[in-house]
Formats: sequence, structure tokens, C-alpha cells
Amino acid sequence: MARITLRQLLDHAAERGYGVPAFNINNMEQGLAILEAAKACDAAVILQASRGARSYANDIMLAKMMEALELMYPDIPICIHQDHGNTVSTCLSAIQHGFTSVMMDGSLKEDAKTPADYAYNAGITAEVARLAHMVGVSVEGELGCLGSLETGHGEAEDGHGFEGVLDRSQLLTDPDEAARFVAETGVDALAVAIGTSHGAYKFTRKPTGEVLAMDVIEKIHRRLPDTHIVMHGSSSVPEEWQEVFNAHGGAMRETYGVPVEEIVRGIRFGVRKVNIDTDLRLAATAEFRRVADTRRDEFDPRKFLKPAMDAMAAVCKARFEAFGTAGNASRIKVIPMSDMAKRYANGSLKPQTARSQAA
Ligand SMILES: O=C(CO)COP(=O)(O)O
Ligand SMILES: O=C[C@H](O)COP(=O)(O)O
Ligand SMILES: [Zn+2]
Ligand SMILES: [Zn+2]
Repeated sequence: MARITLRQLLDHAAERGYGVPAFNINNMEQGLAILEAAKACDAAVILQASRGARSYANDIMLAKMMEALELMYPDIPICIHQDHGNTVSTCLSAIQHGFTSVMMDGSLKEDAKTPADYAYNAGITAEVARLAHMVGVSVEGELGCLGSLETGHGEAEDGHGFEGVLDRSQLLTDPDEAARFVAETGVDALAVAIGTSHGAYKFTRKPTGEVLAMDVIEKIHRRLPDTHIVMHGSSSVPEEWQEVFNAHGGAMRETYGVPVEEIVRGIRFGVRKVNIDTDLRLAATAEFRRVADTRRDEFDPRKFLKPAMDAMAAVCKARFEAFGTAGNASRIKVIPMSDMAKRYANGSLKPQTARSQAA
């Protein structure tokens, strides 16, 4: 059994200079596809469940599914992460269900829509970190609001995120504020705003530095070389899957995601966790459409789901290879959560900034 914390996994990734995709999971097919790809590539995995996933599948179903995946793939370290937690209790109930990592997204208020101020964000994130670390669970925080630098709008694609207009300073994480936030909260990983947004419609053309601010990642990394940076909204929305989707009755308008090569560049500057949901959704639903369109007599759902799993696994493999996750799972010896808790308690896992400021 190899349930790993986010902190240990990202420390390993930083040491060896790779990044880890964090795939969203709602059902068995996604779990099997991600783990099959991980096994084929010798890659550790981050499986993340949103609040929506937890209510869709039920916490008990999700928890048992994670256990089943651990038993089926004993050689693959699996990190189970709460995506975009909105309250302390969401994070704590995830921990009750065996999650090894939680995101407290205090960039937005509890409604997951209204942008919050710095004090609220730092306060609630620090509280979650204090509690989670007592039991060895890792914590991701977020500073800055996800949204488009092309339109100046926050993103609300999947019912979460701010819908209105934001100025450029809200849409880009400030490196000095990031240093303060990491020191004050003790987070293990920091999600940043650089112009990415959730869902399929991120950019209307292939993004340049104007709308995808990879330079901000470099600045944050220079200011916080030991902090694990997280990129949200990092699906690449592959053109080939858009084509399959549209060729079989879909109506996805022209759109561009985050190019894989930009993520790879980010990994050279401290990006360690790369959140991907849309790419697996798109590959799976493109395959549903293809089967429905080309085999009109088919009514066995497995005939839809098996090609969908193969398509998702192919996307996962491509990301494991590109981000350098491949070939590293077997090098990891999992540290139990109780040990991680001791390390937090004795201060050895404190962010470098906090230690140097305290010194
Ligand atoms: O950031 C994400 C989940 O937190 C997912 O982003 P995508 O919509 O780009 O896949
Ligand atoms: O927010 C990030 C993910 O894309 C999860 O989406 P969801 O809330 O629809 O499950
Ligand atoms: Zn979202
Ligand atoms: Zn996200």
C-alpha cells in the first residue's frame, strides 16, 4: 500500500527536477485509466477530487475506490488530494476519508465565487495548515484569482470561480506577497494565478507571454526557490481531441489550452503540480461521441467506456513522459503520515522563508 503525501511527492519531484500531473477523478473509469498509465510509465500519481466529485460519487464510494486502486497498483505511490476546498470543514472531512493532501482555496470566499482579501486567505489557509500538519497531511494554498488576461474576466466555467471583471494585479500573483503568504501560512505548495483558467475555453489563440504569464512563475521561483508551485487550469485542450469531438456531432468552438511546452518550461522554474481535468473529460467524451456516431446500434456502455479509458490513459502517459514523472515512482520510499506529522512538529518541514525570517 503506497498512499503518499503531496509534500513528500513534490519534495522528490523538486530534488529530481520533474513535475507531477494532478488528475481530477470522479469515477472508476478515470481511476483505472490514470493508474494503468502510471503503471506503464513508472509514475507516481496525484488523484484529486473536487467538492463536485465528492458529491457526485459520494465520499464513501470515492474512499473505497482509492483503496481498491492502492490494492490493484501496490507499486505506485498515490496521493489523494482535495481540489479547491472552500472551508476548513471541507478539508477536515476529506482527511477523515483518507485524503493525504488538501487544498484550502482561500483566494475565494466560502461561496467559491467571491474574491477574498489577503487577510481572509492567509488566516483560513494557516488554520488548515496548522490542523492538517498535526496529522501529517499536506496543504496547498492559492494566492491570486484564476482568470483570463485576454478578457480581464475571472473564470466561472464549472460553477466555481469569480464571474466579473478583475484587474491585471488580481489576475497575477505578486511574488513579494507570495513570499509573505508562504511564510505566514506554512503551506506545502502554492497555486498561482498567471492567466490560466479552468475548462476548455482558456485562450482564443495559441497563447503568448501577454496572456500566459510564465514570466511570473520565474519571478515567484526566484523569490521562493524552495516553494512547490502549482499550476491550475493546465489542460492543453489537444486539437486532435477537439477534432474527434466535433467530427462526431460535438460543438466545441475554436479554443486553445496551455501548451505542454510552456508547462515543461514552468517545471524548470519550480512548477511541481500541474492540474488537469478538462483534457481527460474531452478525450473521454470525444470517444463517447465517436462510438455513438459510428456504431449506432451499440447499447453496451462498456463499449463506450473502454475506448474512453484508453483515450484518457493515452493523455496521462503523454503528460507523465513530458513532465518527467515517468521512471520515478520506483525511486520513492513512502514516508508514513505519522512520520510526516513528527517532521512538521519538529519544524523540519517549515517553509525556508519562514525559517530564515524567524532566524
Ligand atoms: O485546475 C484544475 C483543477 O483544479 C483543472 O484545470 P483544467 O480545466 O485546465 O483541466
Ligand atoms: O475546479 C476544477 C476542476 O475542473 C473540477 O471541476 P468540478 O468542480 O466540475 O468537478
Ligand atoms: Zn474549477
Ligand atoms: Zn483548479
